This record gives sequence, structure tokens and C-alpha cells, in this order.
Amino acid sequence: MTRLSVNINKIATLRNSRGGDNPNVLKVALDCERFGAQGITVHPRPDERHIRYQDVYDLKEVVTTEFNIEGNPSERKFIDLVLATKPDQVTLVPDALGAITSNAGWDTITNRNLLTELIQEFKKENIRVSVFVDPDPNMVEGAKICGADRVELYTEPYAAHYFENRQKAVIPFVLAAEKAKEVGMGLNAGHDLSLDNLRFLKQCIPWMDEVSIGHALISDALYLGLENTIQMYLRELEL
Ligand SMILES: CC(=O)[C@@H](O)[C@H](O)COP(=O)(O)O
Ligand SMILES: NCC(=O)COP(=O)(O)O
Repeated sequence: MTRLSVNINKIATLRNSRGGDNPNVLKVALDCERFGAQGITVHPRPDERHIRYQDVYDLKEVVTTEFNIEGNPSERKFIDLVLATKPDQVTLVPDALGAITSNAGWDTITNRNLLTELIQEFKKENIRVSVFVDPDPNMVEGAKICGADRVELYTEPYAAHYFENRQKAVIPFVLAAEKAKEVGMGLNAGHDLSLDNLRFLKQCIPWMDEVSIGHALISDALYLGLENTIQMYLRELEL
């Protein structure tokens, strides 16, 4: 089974645009769960332009499905947030400062020492650690050597080339996913997944543990409604 974790960053972005509390991120998270989502993902960034650190503390109190915090551990503040809130999973993402969104995975070979230390620190607190990587079997193997439990494959290149040639676009992801299976790691995927491209990815890599989806899902919800949208994404994950 592949779980659907809804990334609610976009809800916080909308809330922040007016400075008030509408929409309320806690209510949306609870509604996502009520409508069938099997997890909630947040990705706080140092400038708190969408999810704020306080949101993460507040969400931890109410989320009853899998809680996944994504982010760059380059600042102690992020590490402390994760250790204090103890989510089910932390996903380490090497966000470049000033980037609009995540745009690359870790080099798990060059960053081996850093990742190994961080992963140990989180795992001591029983927090599952996933490492965001490009679809490269060497990076998957590197994440395993660092002690990660899972990798999250950065799916933007798959999404970008889906309509051009989906068979070709998915090949590196299948190879990376096979490596994860071979070395005994769990497998997540995310970034720009949508109602267009999700089913084919699931068909090609049925052993994915989780997909985290935000931008497209929240955009679809404007037209289709949140409950209906979540149900539609869940259906794409049924083979
Ligand atoms: C790691 C990843 O691909 C997502 O967490 C993505 O960064 C979503 O964050 P934004 O919604 O802020 O773009
Ligand atoms: N880890 C990926 C994620 O949480 C959502 O990415 P996107 O669907 O907003 O591109």
C-alpha cells in the first residue's frame, strides 16, 4: 500500500497572505485526515513564509495519522524543532537558500559524515529518517550507508517529462526504486505529483511506501473540493 501524505504548506501560504488565521491549518489538516489522507506533511523553511515553526508544534498535538516534517537540517533550529515535536518521520531536504521550492536531492556521498550524524540524532529519538534524493542508485546506496530508513525520490523531472514520454521519464525512478528495495530501504516519492502522473508512477513502482503531495492537490481542491480531491488521489494509488 502506498500512503498519501498531504503537504499543507500551500494552506499556510494562503493564510499568511492576509496575516490572519483563514484558512486554519489545523482544521485543514484534520479535514484531510477525515477525508482519507494517511499522513500530513509540512515543510517549514527558515523564513517561515508558509508553515511556521509554531504551526508544527500545534499540528503535532492534533495530527493522528503519520506526521512528516521536511526541511533542511542546516540550521540547529530545524533540528531542535524535529527533536522537540518527535514526528513519525523527518525528511531531510537540501533546500538552497532563496529557492522558490525544493529543486534537488542530497549528494549522499559528499555529505556522508553530516547525514550520518544527523540521522543518528533523530533515530535515537525513534524518528524515522527519510533522505530526499535525485533518482540515482548511487545516492540511494549512499543514503543507506548513512543509516537512513527511507529515501524520498525527487519526482520533479518525472513530472516535467511525463507528457513528452512517460516511459522514458520513469526509467531512472524505477532504477533508483529497485536499488532502494535491493538495499532494504523504504521508499517515498514527491514533488509535482498530480492526478495526471501519479497512477503511472504507482504502476511502475508499486512498492512505494508513501507519496507526499501538496501543490497540485491543493490546486485541484479549488475546483473539485478537498474531500473529493483526496478521494481521487487515493483512487490513483489503487492498482
Ligand atoms: C521536498 C519537496 O519536494 C516538497 O516538500 C516541496 O519542497 C514542497 O514545498 P513547497 O510547497 O514549499 O514548495
Ligand atoms: N515531498 C514533496 C511534497 O511534500 C509536496 O511537493 P509538491 O506536491 O508541493 O510539489
